[in-house]
Amino acid sequence: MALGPDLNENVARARADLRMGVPVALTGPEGTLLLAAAETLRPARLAEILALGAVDLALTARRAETLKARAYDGDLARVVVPEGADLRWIRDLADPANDLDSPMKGPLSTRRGGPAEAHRLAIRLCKTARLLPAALVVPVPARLPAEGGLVTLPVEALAPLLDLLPPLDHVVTARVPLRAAEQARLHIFRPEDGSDEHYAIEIGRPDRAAPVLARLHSACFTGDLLGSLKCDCGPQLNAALMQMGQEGAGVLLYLQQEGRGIGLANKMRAYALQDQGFDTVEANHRLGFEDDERDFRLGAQILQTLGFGAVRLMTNNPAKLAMMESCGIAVAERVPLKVGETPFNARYLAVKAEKSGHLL
Ligand SMILES: Nc1nc2c(ncn2[C@@H]2O[C@H](COP(=O)(O)OP(=O)(O)OP(=O)(O)O)[C@@H](O)[C@H]2O)c(=O)[nH]1
Ligand SMILES: [Zn+2]
Repeated sequence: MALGPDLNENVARARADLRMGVPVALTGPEGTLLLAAAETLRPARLAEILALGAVDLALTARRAETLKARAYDGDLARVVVPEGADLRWIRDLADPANDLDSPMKGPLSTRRGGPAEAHRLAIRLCKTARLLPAALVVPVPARLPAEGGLVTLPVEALAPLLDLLPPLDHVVTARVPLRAAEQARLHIFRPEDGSDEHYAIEIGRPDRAAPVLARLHSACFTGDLLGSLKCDCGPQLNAALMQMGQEGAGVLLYLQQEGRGIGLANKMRAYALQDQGFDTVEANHRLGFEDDERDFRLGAQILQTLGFGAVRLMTNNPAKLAMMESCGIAVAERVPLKVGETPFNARYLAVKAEKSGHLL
């Protein structure tokens, strides 16, 4: 076995580097390109990148729409970074925090034609690093010496890898008596791509041959831990465990998909935009994200690993039902979970029903 990192491990390194502000190299048919996350870029690195040649800022079509920039590549736009652009200019395009104070950022020139695959991968890497989906991309001239120690990823192998769910290791299981159920065990699952661990809380000893009462709960630091009134997550978490405790059996997956998969920092950016008057879906779009960036295949994978093939799913979200079925987990019943409505989250819940199809 080779001692050095394989592609999966190099992707994990790339993610960590982008979070630190270190560029990553992509190699492909078009030569080598450097990419760097707009959010974590520092001035000295920006100067080095600008010195390399024609730099693009890759943005999602969602973000481009707010900026009135033409997205010629479907889901993304390649904005030409003008000579003399500084970090402030780049950050303002990436981050909508100051959109209302300085609405006119353009006119922005965007590229049309030519390859955009590296730009697309740059955005995907930023998203998986839980950063703003905005990256500088610049071709590296052939005459440059080897990119001193930068993680290098092959374009062609990267896209299919990012489509796959990483294998999950079932690390450990231990008993944790809960207020809701004394007979409870916590399972820890660790993805092999270095991303966050996910948890399963098994209540009692559910019969693997029958549909299990189940909940796929996405992490919500503000709701689950702080008791935030802006969402219904904390009450849903407690109600689900209580019902499993009362029935004596169930499984709750606690998935590290904070902020519908955009991470806590971006969720707080979305909250700041909501303070400016945008709703939960509009805020995600202004940041450059889709309404929901979660991958529910993960939940199906954990259920299957634990030996469950059918569920009575506690949810109001039709996307969760559809994804379970398409991943081979039979949904025998939907169990509604309507708790925790407050004056602070009534609008949020109404928007989820109107725009995301949540069942009432
Ligand atoms: N981006 C974003 N995420 C939010 C916001 N409010 C809550 N969240 C996140 O949304 C997720 C809520 O997840 P779930 O409880 O699974 O909710 P759901 O998709 O509505 O489905 P059910 O609760 O099963 O009906 C958590 O990850 C929260 O952190 C918000 O305004 N913006
Ligand atoms: Zn929440």
